[in-house]
Parts: sequence; structure tokens; C-alpha cells
Amino acid sequence: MKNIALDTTKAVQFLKAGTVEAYEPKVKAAQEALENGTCEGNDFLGWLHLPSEITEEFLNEIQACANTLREKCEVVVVAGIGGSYLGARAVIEALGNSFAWLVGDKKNPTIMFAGNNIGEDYLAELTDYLKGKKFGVINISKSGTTTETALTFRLLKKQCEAQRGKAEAKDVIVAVTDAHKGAARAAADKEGYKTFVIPDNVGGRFSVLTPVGLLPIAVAGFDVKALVKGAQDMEKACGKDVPFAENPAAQYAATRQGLYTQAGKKIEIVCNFQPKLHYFAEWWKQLYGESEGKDGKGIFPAACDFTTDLHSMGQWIQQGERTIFETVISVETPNEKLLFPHDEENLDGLNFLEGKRVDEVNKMAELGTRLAHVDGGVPNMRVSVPQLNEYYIGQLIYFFEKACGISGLLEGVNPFNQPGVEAYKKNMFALLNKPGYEAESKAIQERLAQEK
Ligand SMILES: O=P(O)(O)OC[C@H]1O[C@](O)(CO)[C@@H](O)[C@@H]1O
Repeated sequence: MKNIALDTTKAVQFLKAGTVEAYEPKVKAAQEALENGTCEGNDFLGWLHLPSEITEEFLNEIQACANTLREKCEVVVVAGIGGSYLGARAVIEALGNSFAWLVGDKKNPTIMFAGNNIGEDYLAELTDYLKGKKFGVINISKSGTTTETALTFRLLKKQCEAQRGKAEAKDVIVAVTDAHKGAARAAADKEGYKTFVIPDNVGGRFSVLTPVGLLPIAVAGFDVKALVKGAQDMEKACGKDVPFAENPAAQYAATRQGLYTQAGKKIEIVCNFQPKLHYFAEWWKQLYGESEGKDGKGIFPAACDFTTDLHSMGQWIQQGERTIFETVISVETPNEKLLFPHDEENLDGLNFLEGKRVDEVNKMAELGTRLAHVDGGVPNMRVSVPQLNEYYIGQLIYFFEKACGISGLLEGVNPFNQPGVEAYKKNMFALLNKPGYEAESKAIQERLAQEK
């Protein structure tokens, strides 16, 4: 089976000859530091060989739990934020029907996502929708204390117990959290929920191949064994002993760092031409943004859905400030088949396309866009994916994870921590007068008074 493939030809043309090749020694050193655990953030390297460490027995345990939720629930709410939900949503939406929540397929429970915002209307409408529904909850939080998820879980636990009784609710609430600490772990142990552990040495944004992603993906009815197999094969293809020129993760990492440091490209836009990949880009944004946005540095991760956003962001991309580059995720063959229809009137003049597959039009739009943007000064990389299925999504996940680790080390930051995320939380707790934040509350109120 062929692998996903990276084409950097329309990006390196914006760099002096040899720029990417010059990264080889640093990439080698980064790969060795990852393997030997000698890099910054070395307490969070559990993702590096996670795919090859996943056992059949473990996947069977995941599937058994998923089957219980599938049997007992018509709706399963995945409560989590950031890395505790984006990977699951990325995979489920990449593989599922575009209108899954409407087609009412009786084979699989409806999967809903919550705990990823503090929207009162969102949560009110969610709980209202769940009234009378046989629903379950997968409560996902590595820290077990994230406010958004904890608030949502409070609401859902109460409603699930009220609607199904405490005993039955216990069987349809699963926690995916720390082995020992945090409120999610405490609640699960007190209530007797089934739990899965997020390994201490796997950070949230790298956790999609742990139960964080695997359980919701299995509940949704997708093949986690194929997903893991794809990741395992890409783990091999991006291994530290794979020659630099043949290592896709190394090439992507070096090229993007070269564009950032040598060509002044500060923003990377991940683009797809398949709407189902929207959330895959959202997962990618956290992976790269939280790994590289440090010390006043880092490529800003952005995302566009094409051709949709060519009608909104196309102007900026074509003629705005030349500080951007694009990475296009291109799916070679759609899973469905639809031909361009004939029209008697031909008022739109499109009968010349009749009989063609719709994807042929999409591919010409993709090629035309690539040429236009390169001509406009936007370097373009392309990741071609043979098909949107579990296996190739697994390859994509590991490819971007491995490249992220290498790229962050090339940038000279710790790719595996996220100290910056605590700032808003501290201010929020101070403003809410959370117990234990008395000094912070006083300080922030004084600051606000001065700013009036
Ligand atoms: O799984 P947790 O601990 O709830 O964290 C959720 C997300 O919040 C962050 O910690 C940022 O606040 C992310 O790194 C993480 O993926």
C-alpha cells in the first residue's frame, strides 16, 4: 500500500538552493534527541513510539467499551477541549457522513461534542436536545480540572443520572483522564465509572492515538485498528534512520523552518479541498500552535477550507502581505462517485463539464489555485492522501506529529509544554473570585479600576 506523499517542489523554489538540505544535521540531531529523550520536554515523548506500542489486547479493550456505549446509547457526548477532543472530532468528521447528525443512521450512535466552550446557549440547547434521549458521556480531560469540560460534565452527569438512574448512568459514563489525579479521576473512582488512562508522558495535543481519540472514534463506528496501522506505518516511514531526503516528516519540518527563517514566511495556512477535513486542520492548528508559539517566535498556524474560502480569503492570500505559505492536504480519490449533470437550458454554460466526475472539477480548481498562489508569491507544499479512510488518517496524524516534534526542536523551543495557556485561566479565576485567588482578584480589580 502506498503512503501519503509530500511535495515541496513549489515551496523550495522560494528558498536559496540548499536551504532545506542544510537542515540535515540539525534534523538528525533533533531525531536523536527525541529518540534518546535528551531534548527539552523529554517528559512528554510518549507519543513518539506510541503507535508501535499499541497492542491488539488494548484495542480490544477499547472496542469492548465502545460496544457497550453503542449498545446502550443513541447519543454519546464527547466532553473535552483542545487535545481532549480535536483529534477525535478530526477523525470522526473526516470519515463520517457530511450530514451524519441528520441521516439518522441507526447503526451508530450520534456523536456530539461539548466541553469545548462556555457558551450558555450552546450548553442549554445541548441539554435540551438530550432530554428524553438515551445518552452516554465520554468525559475526557488529562488534567481533570479544565473548567470548560468540568462545567459540561457537571451538567451531563446530573442529567444522565436523572434520565437513566444512577445505576444505569454509571454504565454509560466513561472517563479518560489521569491515572491518579484530578477531579475527573476522583469522580470516576467515586462513582465506579469505566476509565481509561491518558499516559503522563503524552501531552494533550499528541494524544489522539491514546483512548482520548480511540474510544470516541470506535464508538462512532470506525476501525481503530486500521487507524493505528496507518500511524505505525508512518512511524516507520519517518523513523530516525530513514535518509533525510526520503523522510517526509524531516522534509516538511525543514522546509517550513526554512520558509520561516530564510523567506520571512510567518503564517502557514493548512488548506483542504474536502470539507470533511475542516476539523483535521483544527487539530493541526493546536498541534503546531501550542508546540511552536513560544519565546516570541513560531509560525502562526491558520487553516482554510477550499474552494469555499477562496471566495472569502482568496483575495488576501493572492495579494496580501507576502508572509504566508500553504500546505495543501489533497485527497486523491473521493469515496463517493457523482457525475456533473447535463442541463437542457445550459444557462450557466457548464454543459462542457457534463459527465465528468465532480472531483475532476475539484482537482482542476486545486491545481489552478496552487499555480495562482505560487505565481502570487505564496510557497506551496502538498500532502497527497490516496483516500480518506482510517488507515491514511492514521498516517497523516503521525506524519504531522513527528514533523511537529522535529520542527519545534529546529525552532529552538520546547515543543511539548504549553506554559502560555495558564494566563487566561488565572485571570478568569481571579475575576470569578475563585477561592485561593484572593490576591489575584484584588490585583485584577485594581487594574481594571485604573484602566477605566
Ligand atoms: O485534557 P485537559 O487537561 O482537560 O486539557 C485540555 C487542553 O487544554 C490545554 O491544556 C490548554 O489549556 C491543552 O494543552 C489541552 O489539550
